[in-house]
Amino acid sequence: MAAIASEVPLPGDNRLGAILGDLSSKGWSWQPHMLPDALYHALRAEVLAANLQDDLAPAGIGRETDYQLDRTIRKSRIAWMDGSTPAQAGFLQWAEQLRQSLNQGLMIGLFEFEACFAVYQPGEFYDRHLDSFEGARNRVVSLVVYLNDDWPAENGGALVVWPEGADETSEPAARLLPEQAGVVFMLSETVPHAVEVTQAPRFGIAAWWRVNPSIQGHIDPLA
Ligand SMILES: O=C(O)CCC(=O)C(=O)O
Ligand SMILES: [Fe+2]
Repeated sequence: MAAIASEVPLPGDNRLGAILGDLSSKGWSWQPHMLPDALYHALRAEVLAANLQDDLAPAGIGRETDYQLDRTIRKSRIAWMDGSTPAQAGFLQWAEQLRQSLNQGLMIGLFEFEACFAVYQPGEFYDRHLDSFEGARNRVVSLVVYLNDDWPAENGGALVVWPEGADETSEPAARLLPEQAGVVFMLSETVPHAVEVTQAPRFGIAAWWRVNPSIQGHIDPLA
């Protein structure tokens, strides 16, 4: 199986510089139309097919060991990626190039990547949350990619991003529409965010890079 090939910005490219600068100065970065076209179309076709075939499961919240389905906090459906199609393999390669650039630029030792397709039907949402489960220090950088052809503002479904470490009373830093091939980077442990109720089916990918848990916890990193 050949992965769909694509280029990401190389170190020194303006876009990559902007992402690195945004992440270090404010903890998040919005990059309109960043996903390459061939990957966009192939991934969108897959998420549409998964949605039609009902190949998606209700999303949970909380730690994996303490998995909860709380439909008052999060209502959407997801399908984990395993890299078994050209589109998914291409996406994982694209993300791997980004991982290397982020590690070089930020010295943060991102290690593992996990990604899922996410579909929000009209009326669905995700309340304000952090992506890294408290105390676990596992997810370090979050990546969100939007797979919607058109997204008029009346559709709702905006991603609301708060400043790093903001409390419940702070004003949001941004309200981003899930526009075609747009990409969001966020520091998973410090940037609160929410998905407003959507009025139209909303397609995307939610993904995270983790640090190496054995090195983080100093448990036999060489074993
Ligand atoms: O789809 C989005 O805009 C963000 C989704 C999200 O916050 C998550 O899956 O953790
Ligand atoms: Fe999130």
